[in-house]
Amino acid sequence: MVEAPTQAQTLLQAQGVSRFFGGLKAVEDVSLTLNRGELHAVIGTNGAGKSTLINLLSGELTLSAGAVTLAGQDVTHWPQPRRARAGLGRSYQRNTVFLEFSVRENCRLAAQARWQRAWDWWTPARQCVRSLGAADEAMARAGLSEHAERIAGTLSHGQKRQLEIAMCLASDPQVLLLDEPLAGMGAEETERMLALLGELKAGHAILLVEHDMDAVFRVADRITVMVNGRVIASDVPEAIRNHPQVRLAYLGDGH
Ligand SMILES: Nc1ncnc2c1ncn2[C@@H]1O[C@H](COP(=O)(O)OP(=O)(O)OP(=O)(O)O)[C@@H](O)[C@H]1O
Repeated sequence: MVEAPTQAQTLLQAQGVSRFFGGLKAVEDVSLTLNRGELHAVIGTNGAGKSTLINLLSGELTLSAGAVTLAGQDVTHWPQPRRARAGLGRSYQRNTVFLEFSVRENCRLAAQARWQRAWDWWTPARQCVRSLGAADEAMARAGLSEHAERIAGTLSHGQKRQLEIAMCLASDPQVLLLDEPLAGMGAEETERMLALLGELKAGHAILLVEHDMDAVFRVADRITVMVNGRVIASDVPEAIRNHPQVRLAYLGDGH
């Protein structure tokens, strides 16, 4: 399923992306486009291939077939760090925060991955002004400035997920691949995260993998539905809500 080109600025494009684990087709022939200013959600039942798809786009897994372009450049064979430096940021399902470090230190470490020069290993990290600036800006964007000096382990679950987004932002990405950022959140934390995603959308292309359907239908501009590794539908939320195959395979009656 190849999408028609749009006027919007396309930042990431997957074409016929597949990943096989032995005989298991975890992701098969998936094509999707991420445009700046849009939030594109990917939904599907457990094991549908959503996390594998994110790993293929981020470069953590190699493709069995297909191609990925980032801002028009073919990055299919680029490893994850190179894609990250080119503007592709991601968050993980599992918590990747260093719990014994402060919020600012976590963000600075994330920023360093992009801003500190690899050969400049003798420069103390504290002196890396650019990393510190990027860390402070990321904390501000994620609404965490007032918690900058707090030890990450003392944050609430929702704040830790916010910190993960801040760490992602610290590397100054154009594209954000977010794997279940709402998992385990209460109602208030969910609202805060949805507001943050709404703000981030303006300057980024966002891919959101999420099980919270109410949240997805509220924030997504486009929804792609996966079943058994394949895309069965990709459209605007209203069309997905009324799509017979999606209702049958995933949403169930009465949604
Ligand atoms: N490294 C791997 N080796 C073998 N099989 C894998 C590997 N990673 C994922 N799979 C399989 O690929 C399929 C898709 O898994 P994936 O984690 O991408 O699904 P998902 O849609 O993200 O599920 P969930 O919503 O539960 O996170 C599953 O059957 C899974 O068991």
